[in-house]
Amino acid sequence: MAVAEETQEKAEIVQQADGPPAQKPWIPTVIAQDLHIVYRVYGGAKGKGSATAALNRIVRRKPGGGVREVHAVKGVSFTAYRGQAIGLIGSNGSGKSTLLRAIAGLLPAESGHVYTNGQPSLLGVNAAMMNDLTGERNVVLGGLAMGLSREEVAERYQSIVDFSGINEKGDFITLPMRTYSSGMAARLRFSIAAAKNHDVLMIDEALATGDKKFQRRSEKRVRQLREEAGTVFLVSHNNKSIRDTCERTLWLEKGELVHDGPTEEVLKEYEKFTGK
Ligand SMILES: Nc1ncnc2c1ncn2[C@@H]1O[C@H](COP(=O)(O)OP(=O)(O)OP(=O)(O)O)[C@@H](O)[C@H]1O
Repeated sequence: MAVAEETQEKAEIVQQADGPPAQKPWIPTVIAQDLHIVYRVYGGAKGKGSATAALNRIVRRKPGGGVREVHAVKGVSFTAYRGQAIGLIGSNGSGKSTLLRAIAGLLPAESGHVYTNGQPSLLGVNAAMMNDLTGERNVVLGGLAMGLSREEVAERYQSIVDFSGINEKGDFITLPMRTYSSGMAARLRFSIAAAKNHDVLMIDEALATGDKKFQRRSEKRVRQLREEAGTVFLVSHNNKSIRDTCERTLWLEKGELVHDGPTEEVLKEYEKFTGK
């Protein structure tokens, strides 16, 4: 649901106590309002989720094995503003990726709302790339898929390859993606996504997979993307990445937003919680 004008109008109204200071013309880019996301796993009840059990039910024309619900995001509300980099932290399974997928419009809300200004782009470790195609072809296809023209892709091609560092140890860009290590593939995905300015860019763990040098380069690019007036969300289990990149952090636990505030403040609480 893109309601650009509406969110822009709300800019003045949404200056709550935990929101941004009043001096800048703060423009909200993402508003989540009491958002609930529920997954439904069909045939998941009483261990009847296997393919054999499903085939058995079809052959015997018996009703399905029931539906199990996973309430992954519970009543999350926040407003993100243009120019902010926001970290998303929390234990495994706390709902971080689910929240990003919902913001990207890939999952429907059970109840509540998500309003976005512009089209959010989700860059996840599982983002689709064609494994049998070369890195080179993936750069072109990825660029076109993001809405760049052929000329723009051609113009940016070399800087994308250079940024990814894929060719630092030989001519890997002309090899199929399936021959890349997971770190190399993640670097290429990030480099393609970072070649364009996004209204809202959401990065799911991509930075953690690169080596130290690439991490520094990508953190710098995230800062630039923010300055170019976008909003960046970063999911990471690497607290240092969050500290170096984000000034605001949301902490999710069991689907609930337990803390939303300045990164240092939230991380202090989180590190107490995790014992680190
Ligand atoms: N496709 C799905 N179908 C059913 N349940 C799912 C699905 N994807 C995630 N879940 C469940 O939703 C909850 C939140 O998962 P999610 O992947 O959003 O967590 P996360 O915080 O990103 O975890 P991690 O840090 O391990 O990546 C978990 O309980 C998970 O089992």
